[in-house]
Amino acid sequence: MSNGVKNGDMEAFSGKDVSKKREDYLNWPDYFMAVAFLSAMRSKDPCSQVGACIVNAQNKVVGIGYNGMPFGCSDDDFPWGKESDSKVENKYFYVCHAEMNAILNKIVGELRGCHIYVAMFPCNECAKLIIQSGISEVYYFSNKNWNKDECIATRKMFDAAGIKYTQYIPTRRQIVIDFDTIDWNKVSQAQDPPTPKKKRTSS
Ligand SMILES: Nc1ccn([C@H]2C[C@H](O)[C@@H](COP(=O)(O)O)O2)c(=O)n1
Ligand SMILES: [Zn+2]
Repeated sequence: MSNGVKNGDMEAFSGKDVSKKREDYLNWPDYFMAVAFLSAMRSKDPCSQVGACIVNAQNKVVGIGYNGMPFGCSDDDFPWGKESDSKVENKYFYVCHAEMNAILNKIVGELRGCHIYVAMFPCNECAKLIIQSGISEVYYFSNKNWNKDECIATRKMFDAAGIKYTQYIPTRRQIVIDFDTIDWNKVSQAQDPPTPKKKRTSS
């Protein structure tokens, strides 16, 4: 070929040069925010699904969480509403926030110097956990609660404690995982599709 690319390095039909590094791979911050949002998809909260992803200085994910009921508190029995006159009938007293779960789910001894990517700006309770855990930077996607008292308190604490907080909007408008378009399971000879794994029953 005239462009110096050997025939063997061009993937059949697609015209893709498979001898070169991909250029359109996910950058780290988009990846971490996407992990937070993927985790949020596990949430049972009908109004706001929030996810959080903690990463260390080596860009390793060391904690992931989403908003949900505490262990032992069935998300079929505890309330998901927020309109009841009785506070004990609303979700807020019970739900563990995404940041709290990500911190408690950590897979390393300590989180000093780690960064957290979270779908929503942290409330004051999570702000305290973030500060006490040693996390030094917060990247949030939504600021919809920015003017609520709890977020004003969060900013006061973050400013005092020297925690950097930055809104992070991923550089891509969409990150799609479409299993229908992934055809790695196609082999040259016809083969039965893999048997689906047994569904886990826990929440
Ligand atoms: N930074 C945040 C903010 C909120 N959450 C959780 C707490 C609730 O489950 C839900 C908010 O419910 P809404 O008032 O929008 O009905 O999101 C969180 O985990 N982290
Ligand atoms: Zn919170």
